[in-house]
Amino acid sequence: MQPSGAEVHQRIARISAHLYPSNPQMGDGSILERTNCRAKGGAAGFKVAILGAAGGIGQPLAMLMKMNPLVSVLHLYDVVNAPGVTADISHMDTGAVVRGFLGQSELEGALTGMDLVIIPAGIPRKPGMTRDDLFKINAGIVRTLCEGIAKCCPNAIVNLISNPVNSTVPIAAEVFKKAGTYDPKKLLGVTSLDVVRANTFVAEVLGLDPREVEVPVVGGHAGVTILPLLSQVKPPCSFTHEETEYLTKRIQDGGTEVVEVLSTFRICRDCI
Ligand SMILES: NC(=O)c1ccc[n+]([C@@H]2O[C@H](COP(=O)([O-])OP(=O)(O)OC[C@H]3O[C@@H](n4cnc5c(N)ncnc54)[C@H](O)[C@@H]3O)[C@@H](O)[C@H]2O)c1
Ligand SMILES: O=C(O)C[C@H](O)C(=O)O
Repeated sequence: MQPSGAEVHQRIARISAHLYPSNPQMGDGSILERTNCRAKGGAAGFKVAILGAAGGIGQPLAMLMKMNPLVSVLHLYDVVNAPGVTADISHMDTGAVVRGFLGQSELEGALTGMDLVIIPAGIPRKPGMTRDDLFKINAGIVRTLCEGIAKCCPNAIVNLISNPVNSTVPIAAEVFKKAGTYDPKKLLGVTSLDVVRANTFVAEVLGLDPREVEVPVVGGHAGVTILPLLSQVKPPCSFTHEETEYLTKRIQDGGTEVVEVLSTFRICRDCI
């Protein structure tokens, strides 16, 4: 049986909705209810928003989330380029339904109903900067985004990537305390990069596969606040004084190592 005109219209609206986030058909009580937004396998999954989705971290993160079978809905929010990134990511043949949201006026739409909000929004360092140099700008961005979370998805888990993580997490905590929505178990700063680096660099020194090495790292995510516990490495091992010095410094300065090279690459690319 041929679908009716109304059904066809409904299908087209649904397929293209991610490209037009302000489309009134995406509002509450419309054709595109949240309950329709399921992984195509049918099971309801996590509803995830990425704030800052068009950036250097946001784009690959959006791809990884779209590949994750536990994610059923993926909202991509940014103040620039959100529609383009959304169109690109939405072409992936995985289950999650992808929608884009552009600019402050669409923040509430991006956040409503989310289970997990991941925040890489804000400026990154340039060579010579510390993460603390980002504070002035990123603190304001994180505060505004967290006010939106407290209002629109107060029970969501919040993963903060924006630097300086040592400071953006306490800012988020204060916003949530003020709103009466603070749950310390649901607010996390992303510092796993320090563990990844520690595993890699220690494996290099030991001549092992990094997948076989586990280095606990405690503290914060900036310079000397990053504390690799080299006495607790698995498999058990020992290091010379020189190796300990080298590894501690390399792990603590891992971000700076990348920022220097990335920036050189960006300058070279811009010159071409
Ligand atoms: N915690 C970590 O392990 C870790 C790792 C890498 C980067 N970072 C941090 O993540 C942040 C982003 O890095 P990047 O390389 O993706 O930078 P980027 O400049 O490539 O991307 C940042 C994105 O944030 C967007 N943005 C700016 N203001 C916004 C706002 N008010 N609302 C929503 N989006 C906004 C920008 O438009 C841009 O698309 C930086 O602060 C960086 O230091 C943290
Ligand atoms: O170092 C940075 O500025 C980015 C990030 O925190 C990192 O560790 O790579």
